[in-house]
Amino acid sequence: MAAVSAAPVIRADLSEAHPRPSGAATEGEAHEVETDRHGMPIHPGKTLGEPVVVLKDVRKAYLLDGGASVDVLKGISLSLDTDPRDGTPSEFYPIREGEFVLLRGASGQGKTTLCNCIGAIDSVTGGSIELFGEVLDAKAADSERTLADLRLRKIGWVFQSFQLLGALSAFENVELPMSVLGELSKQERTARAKMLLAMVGLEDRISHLPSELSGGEQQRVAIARSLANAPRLMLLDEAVADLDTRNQVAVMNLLLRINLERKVTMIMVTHDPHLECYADRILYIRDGRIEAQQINAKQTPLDAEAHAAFLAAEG
Ligand SMILES: Nc1ncnc2c1ncn2[C@@H]1O[C@H](COP(=O)(O)OP(=O)(O)OP(=O)(O)O)[C@@H](O)[C@H]1O
Repeated sequence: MAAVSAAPVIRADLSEAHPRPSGAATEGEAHEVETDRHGMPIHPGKTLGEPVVVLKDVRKAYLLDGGASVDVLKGISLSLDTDPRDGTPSEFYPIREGEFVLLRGASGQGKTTLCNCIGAIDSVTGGSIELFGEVLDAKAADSERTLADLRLRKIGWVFQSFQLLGALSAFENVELPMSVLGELSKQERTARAKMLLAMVGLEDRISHLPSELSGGEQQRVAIARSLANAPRLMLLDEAVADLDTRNQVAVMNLLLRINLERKVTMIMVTHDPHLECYADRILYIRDGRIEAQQINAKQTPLDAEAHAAFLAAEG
């Protein structure tokens, strides 16, 4: 039975808004929100699963040459914990299975650092991250084997610069994570790599080297590779920033399809306010903290031609 909470949640349907809102969401009117058995708001447009990413007071400081340290993440929480001072529930709740979350904010605010910590390619210096029930905290740096296994099995990464291996074909790039994991036969790996490349529309490019592919095609190979070991979470750091508008839209529409059809949870870092329509929730990061969040009632793909025309008109 769904409960009702008085937690203020900013709701918006970004599907009709063009231009999309940029910058932090304005504070919406606090209103009654139906919550699930965990106490999290029921998403208006989508059934979401269990919490899979829980952040508790996540902190990251870098030590600089000379001994000074710089605080980059200053206590980021996405959890169901209540405020110890007054017992109010956290406004920023965990990321749930199947949710598509955008991390937005200006340059240098800590988005990539947060993404890297969630993806276990960087370690936190305070607080904890719970990923599919596995706790990563400052001590987790000791268990490199556990982290490597987590990264290989559960997480698919897509970076701005594609990061394909230049000497390997598209097919070999996609097959590689499966070979490293070592659970499929050669025949199974071949079939899966071909299936994934067909899924991203590159069945006729499987023997091409990255240098023989366009930027959009390379990013689609990178997406196919990220799905090789059937991850439950995709982390996308400015994954479409280097693409032209049509390829941006094509890749975003592909990601949306993967999110909806395969229920892969997605966390994407972007500067681009026009991509907010793809997300279930947008978290605005400022100075190492979550400043605000916005819920998008309906994930909506852009139309490449219309979006290109809109951007051209906007100048
Ligand atoms: N290895 C490091 N050593 C020291 N400082 C770092 C390191 N990595 C990141 N920083 C600093 O942390 C801050 C946040 O960087 P981060 O890349 O997370 O920001 P961002 O919000 O992703 O920015 P952008 O949108 O420009 O990529 C920056 O001031 C950056 O200089």
